[in-house]
Amino acid sequence: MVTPVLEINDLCVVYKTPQGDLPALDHVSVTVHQGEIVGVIGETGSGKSTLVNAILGTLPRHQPGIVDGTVRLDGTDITDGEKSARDARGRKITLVPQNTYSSLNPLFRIGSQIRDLMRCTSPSRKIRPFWRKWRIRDAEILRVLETVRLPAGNRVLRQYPHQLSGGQRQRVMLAMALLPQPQIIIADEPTSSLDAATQVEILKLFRWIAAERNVAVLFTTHNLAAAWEVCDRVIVMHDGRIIEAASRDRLFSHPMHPYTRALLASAVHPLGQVAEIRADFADRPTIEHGCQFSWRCSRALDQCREHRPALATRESEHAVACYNPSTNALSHSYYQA
Ligand SMILES: Nc1ncnc2c1ncn2[C@@H]1O[C@H](COP(=O)(O)OP(=O)(O)OP(=O)(O)O)[C@@H](O)[C@H]1O
Repeated sequence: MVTPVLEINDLCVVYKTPQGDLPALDHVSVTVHQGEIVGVIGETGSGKSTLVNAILGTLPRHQPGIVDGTVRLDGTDITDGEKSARDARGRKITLVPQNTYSSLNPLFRIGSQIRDLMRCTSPSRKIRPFWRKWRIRDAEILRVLETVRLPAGNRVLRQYPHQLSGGQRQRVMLAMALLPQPQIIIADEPTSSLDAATQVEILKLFRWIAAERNVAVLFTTHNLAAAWEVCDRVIVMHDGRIIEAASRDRLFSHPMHPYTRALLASAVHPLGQVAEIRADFADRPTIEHGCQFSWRCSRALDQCREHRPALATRESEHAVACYNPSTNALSHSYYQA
């Protein structure tokens, strides 16, 4: 069997808060194979950023952080000490962040920022003698800029971040993520600050790059349309747990978990509201043992309030954590294969 590029097993992350320990990730398992795009969707607070930070080794210090589980990159556990994560970060794993403005330094030209990055992370850095000044190959940079559809690369290299559009800056970030020739790119809500037309272009680019370069991508988003556009498989998170996971086509046509179904139903609601889900979090009861969604679930049984359902495979490759899942197809959906 082919080893996944990224294999997360039973990952548990805890934050200390004034109210007590908060399990931000609760036994989360995810695998991503070469050339595959796996989407992680979920509402705010579901644990997407915590998952990204746990993979990248950038969880806040002075917190319990990872208390259980493993994150394996190409078979090697990168949670067993700072060094392994540091060596992988920016080289084998790279990041396309959400906010390009805060990721690029406004005072320096794009060219000098990319060359600086190459000094640290170029895959060829190890074969160069340390005393020799790095010869940064602009040709390599220009080739990657062309790959991300920024053809006038020389001009882009001379520009400052504010002289580029949001879409162009996101292409620069993607070029910077590709230059170290990573095995996996973590794309953390990469299109949420872009207009609709540019979003579609960037999502197509992700698809093309995953296929052409055989790079794995873990793509977090709260935008269902983005997940539909770009992902091969989709994982739905709720309150730090995976509640459903399936291929994109299966998840969008036959969602089983009431939460996923309500999310997808919201896409056909005229105001884009989550039609069936209560969102009055101020009245949220404390649920110690039951399903965290039960207090706002229209299909909840007594059992749901007493025991938390485990993620179990129901159909082939379709797993759901629910005692009372739906088995019929979604009647109305924008998303058709
Ligand atoms: N440094 C921290 N200290 C304490 N609690 C935290 C910390 N960071 C996140 N949390 C809590 O952990 C949970 C998961 O947060 P996380 O930021 O991972 O969610 P998210 O799905 O990425 O949300 P968003 O889309 O808003 O970024 C939330 O309840 C959040 O309040």
